[in-house]
Amino acid sequence: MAISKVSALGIHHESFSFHMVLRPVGISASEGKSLRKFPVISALDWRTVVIGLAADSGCGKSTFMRRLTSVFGGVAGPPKGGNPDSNTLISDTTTVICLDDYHSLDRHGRKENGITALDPRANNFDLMYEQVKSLKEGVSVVKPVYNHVTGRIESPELIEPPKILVIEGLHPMYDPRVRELLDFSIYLDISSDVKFEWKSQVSLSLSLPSLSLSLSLSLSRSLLLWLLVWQRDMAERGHSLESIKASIAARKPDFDTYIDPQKQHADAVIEVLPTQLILDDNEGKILRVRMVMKEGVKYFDPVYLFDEGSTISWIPCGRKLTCSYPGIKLFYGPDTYYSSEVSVVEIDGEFEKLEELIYVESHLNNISTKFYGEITQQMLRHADYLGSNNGTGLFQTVIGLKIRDLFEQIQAEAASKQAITSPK
Ligand SMILES: Nc1ncnc2c1ncn2[C@@H]1O[C@H](COP(=O)(O)OP(=O)(O)OP(=O)(O)O)[C@@H](O)[C@H]1O
Ligand SMILES: O=C(CO)[C@H](O)[C@H](O)COP(=O)(O)O
Repeated sequence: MAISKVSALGIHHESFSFHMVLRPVGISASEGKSLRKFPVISALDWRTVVIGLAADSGCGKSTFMRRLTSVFGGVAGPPKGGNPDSNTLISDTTTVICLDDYHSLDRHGRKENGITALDPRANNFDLMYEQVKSLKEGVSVVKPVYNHVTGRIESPELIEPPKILVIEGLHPMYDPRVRELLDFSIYLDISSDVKFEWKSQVSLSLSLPSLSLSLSLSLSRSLLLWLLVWQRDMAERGHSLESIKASIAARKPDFDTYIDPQKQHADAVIEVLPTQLILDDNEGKILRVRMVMKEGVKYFDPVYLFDEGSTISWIPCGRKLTCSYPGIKLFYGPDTYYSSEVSVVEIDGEFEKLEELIYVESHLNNISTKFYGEITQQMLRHADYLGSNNGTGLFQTVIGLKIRDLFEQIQAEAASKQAITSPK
């Protein structure tokens, strides 16, 4: 057992294979005495890998997380016996923390100060940094919970160090200290046209009661709660759809100032744009999806199509891939993104028959699958998830596989270091 330092925050360790009862970060020593009600951490035989997923609300993070969890098998759910309004999702391998829990100003406080949740002043980055760092070092934390129903910060919950910690939300790459802790980062970049189309679809369907139930099943909890508040506003104050559109637009200045710039720091960006297959299309129904992958990122080899480093435009429609109007087109090539060298794989259009995706998969390389057709199998398994017939679902699945690969490489490296430092 190797203990590197004892701090006021808890006991940190440098070895990843020891057994010790630790006091979670975020609670005082006296509170720690009543810790018996919390489970206790012991025997970490992995090194927690930290992934950042940044996006505006309602941009597909929940669907992405469901695909990621599925790559590792098992089902994700809220912490057992914890706060019923928890935003956390835990599975055997992954724990997904929603960064809304680090709002330092509740809804009332933000209103009083005239600032939005996107404004860094409404968020506690010191606590976010301290807790993500602790989890990465194998120390449990007691994290606040932001309740999207009441708009208040509520009684905290215990989070134990998982194998893979995903921090998702508005600001995972905003604070340089938190950014430094990320082993891999992703930004979901939904163009304004598409974002607007997605939000209006949701709003429209909620005004049609027969569609509400089926839709609500595919919505993330926070989006659903936001919509319920919105519905209440509609009923109580007679807000029009136009005013809701205006309230979405009101977020834009802070989005442009604080959220969007984070994409320059991301290791992978999934861009979702209107199709170019239909002239002047700005409906945002058929999507052109680009996976922008930084070169030179440790443990991450960018995906390529056919021939690494070349520039390729491919229309696979024909004998092996059924396409209906407006068809489907792939692109692969090098590019520059915020002065970084990147590779881009792009898919414009929709898959007609999901099982034929195997044809496209077989021409993609560096996809980190464990067997032939694994991507197609995942996509078929979750055919009912949003974006399964286009590049959004495909690239989310690919990134899920790349995260699994990154996790395995990091564990293998940690294990070999461990073997060197403590030989038998
Ligand atoms: N791939 C997709 N294709 C089409 N629509 C999508 C897709 N992903 C998300 N959407 C739209 O965006 C909405 C929100 O999706 P989701 O709940 O996954 O987002 P979220 O970022 O987790 O939201 P929140 O931040 O509110 O928790 C969906 O109900 C749907 O209307
Ligand atoms: O941008 C958001 C992230 O999901 C929310 O608007 C933010 O968390 C504030 O939540 P609420 O509107 O429920 O008070």
